[in-house]
Amino acid sequence: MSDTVVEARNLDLAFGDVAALSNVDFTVARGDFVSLIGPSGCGKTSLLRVVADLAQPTGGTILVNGTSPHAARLARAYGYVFQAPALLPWRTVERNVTLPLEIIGLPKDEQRARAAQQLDAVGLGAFKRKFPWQLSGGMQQRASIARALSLQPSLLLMDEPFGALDEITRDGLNLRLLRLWEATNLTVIFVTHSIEEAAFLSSRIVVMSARPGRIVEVIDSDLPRGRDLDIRDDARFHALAGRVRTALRAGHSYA
Ligand SMILES: Nc1ncnc2c1ncn2[C@@H]1O[C@H](COP(=O)(O)OP(=O)(O)OP(=O)(O)O)[C@@H](O)[C@H]1O
Repeated sequence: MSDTVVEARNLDLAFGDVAALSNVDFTVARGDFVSLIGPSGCGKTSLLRVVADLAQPTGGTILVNGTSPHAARLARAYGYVFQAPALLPWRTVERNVTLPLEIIGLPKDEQRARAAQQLDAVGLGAFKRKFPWQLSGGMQQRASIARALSLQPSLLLMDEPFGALDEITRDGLNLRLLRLWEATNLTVIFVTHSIEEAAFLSSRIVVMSARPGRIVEVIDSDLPRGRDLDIRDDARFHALAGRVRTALRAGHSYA
């Protein structure tokens, strides 16, 4: 597999008169944790949806794993985590996670083994027989991450997965996600509104601005791997968050 997971050139996406994306160049290397950050309506979700083959660009080119987004989708190259957990209330947590595996016709014992592995990875092993409504919001979102990972994708697309959660729960999930990423070869593209979240999680931060949606700056993180939440008190963290804030402000005044 090549080292480039996503390669977009001069990408445009228009909805009638609205330019959701304009002339976007976007590259994601294998193993990166890339956050997309920007004001509401700047096209973060649109860019994620183009990668996922859920929206078709009106201009430019994009390759995912060296193929079209459509071919990558058919090859189940990515898992997608939405802002809301979107679990089926009548299925247990385990059977929500096995759903994609049922759809591809995996044998039952393999389905259960994979679900157990992914639920353990998100710390929900003991809750597999519960129903979604018996879990907290944070636990539900962990279950939806386990479901997205059940097909063992190399790419995880996350659209503000923790945006609706309280700050303490979000901190815990951020740490868990970071550890998961560090322990695997996953490439992650993560949409967020939060400067802190982007600075804590990412190896690279893509700052976007609105109308038309475009990339203002790409910032590489120099924070060490294996970092803890305490890194947020570190001068390097403040410097990184400051760079993101400055880029967001520059993008805003441009509009
Ligand atoms: N299906 C659609 N039809 C028409 N306009 C759309 C559609 N999807 C998105 N847009 C417009 O495209 C622009 C970018 O939207 P997008 O949802 O990608 O932004 P975003 O940065 O993810 O916003 P938010 O942070 O609020 O989720 C917005 O102006 C939005 O109104």
